[in-house]
Amino acid sequence: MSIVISAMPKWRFDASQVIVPEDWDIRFINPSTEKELILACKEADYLLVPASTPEINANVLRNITHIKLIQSVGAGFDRIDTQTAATLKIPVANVPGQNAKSVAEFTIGLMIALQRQILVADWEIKAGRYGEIRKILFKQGLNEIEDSKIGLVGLGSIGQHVARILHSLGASVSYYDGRRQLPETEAQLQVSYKSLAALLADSDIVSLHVPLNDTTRGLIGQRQLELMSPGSFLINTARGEIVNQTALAQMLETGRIGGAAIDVFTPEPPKSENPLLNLSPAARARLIVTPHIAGVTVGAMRKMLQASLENIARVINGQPPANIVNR
Ligand SMILES: NC(=O)C1=CN([C@@H]2O[C@H](COP(=O)(O)OP(=O)(O)OC[C@H]3O[C@@H](n4cnc5c(N)ncnc54)[C@H](OP(=O)(O)O)[C@@H]3O)[C@@H](O)[C@H]2O)C=CC1
Ligand SMILES: O=C(O)C(=O)CO
Repeated sequence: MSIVISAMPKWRFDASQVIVPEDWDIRFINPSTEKELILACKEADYLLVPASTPEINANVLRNITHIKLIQSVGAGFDRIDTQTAATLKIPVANVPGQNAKSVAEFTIGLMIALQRQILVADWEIKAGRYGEIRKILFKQGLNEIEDSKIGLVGLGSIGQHVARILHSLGASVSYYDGRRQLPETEAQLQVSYKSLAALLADSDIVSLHVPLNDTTRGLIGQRQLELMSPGSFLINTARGEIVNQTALAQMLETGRIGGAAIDVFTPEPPKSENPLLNLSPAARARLIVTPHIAGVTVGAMRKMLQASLENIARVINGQPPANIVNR
């Protein structure tokens, strides 16, 4: 009998969609403290965690060194102290790329919603201002994606899918991918490399697709927001900590940033005092917020869960796990 502790809640674990071996004992937990998490792991061999919570810090790891695999059911693994896990020889794995198409589609939806003011139109009509908003939007001069310059920060699984869809829509796409240029991918996707500063200054829409790590925490701060083209849009479906929320709120207030779509917050769920949730009505109309659902589709959830369970099965069967992120 293999005991798997799932911090992935039962309501997100659709057993009818995946194959779970009969001799596995999957125990669902919803720990509110480190102590609870450690205690729950005492008898377990494997730990299954969603990509965004709970935090698996050094203290937790030191108390669960018997765990044979920590499996993130997602692309991200930033809530896990992977370095300490490596020192303690606890492998951590993710399921890369499985929700990339879902995030990419959602991102394109946000791009069009921001550029065409879809949510603003919806609010105004429901508030009885059909004629007024129709006139305003006619006069505003809304753009097609084809006429837009789009900057992607991060050209991994998600960034590449976004670029592929944008190419079919005729957009002009540039990217910044940190340490390196990707000549083959550039040719395939017809995207051009820019420095971060140039990308921010030249894009009508900037969309973030980098993992949260030491190089990306605070990557889009006050200075970078000021570099963005006046009236341009920012989309963050990556992680909240990559963007300075206070600076973004200020830029939305002044209208210097034309609009933003935010799927991820610091922390999650956001606190009531979060500056992005306390904007003036005018600035609020420039902001679309969603509850970390860019990757949430039935297909993506099924693929991520299945790949995660298969990875645990590999270890049970004496094979090394796939997609280890902390060698
Ligand atoms: N909102 C949601 O529901 C979801 C959010 N996400 C978030 O999106 C992130 C990206 O996912 P995915 O595309 O699958 O991940 P990938 O690892 O495939 O791609 C990330 C890319 O970002 C690059 N990168 C790393 N550091 C930097 C940097 N400092 N500056 C610029 N580029 C950098 C990586 O380069 P290199 O390979 O060289 O490190 C890589 O090309 C996830 O880590 C997760 O946080 C993911 C899924 C769902
Ligand atoms: O896969 C990820 O990293 C996610 O954030 C899914 O919610």
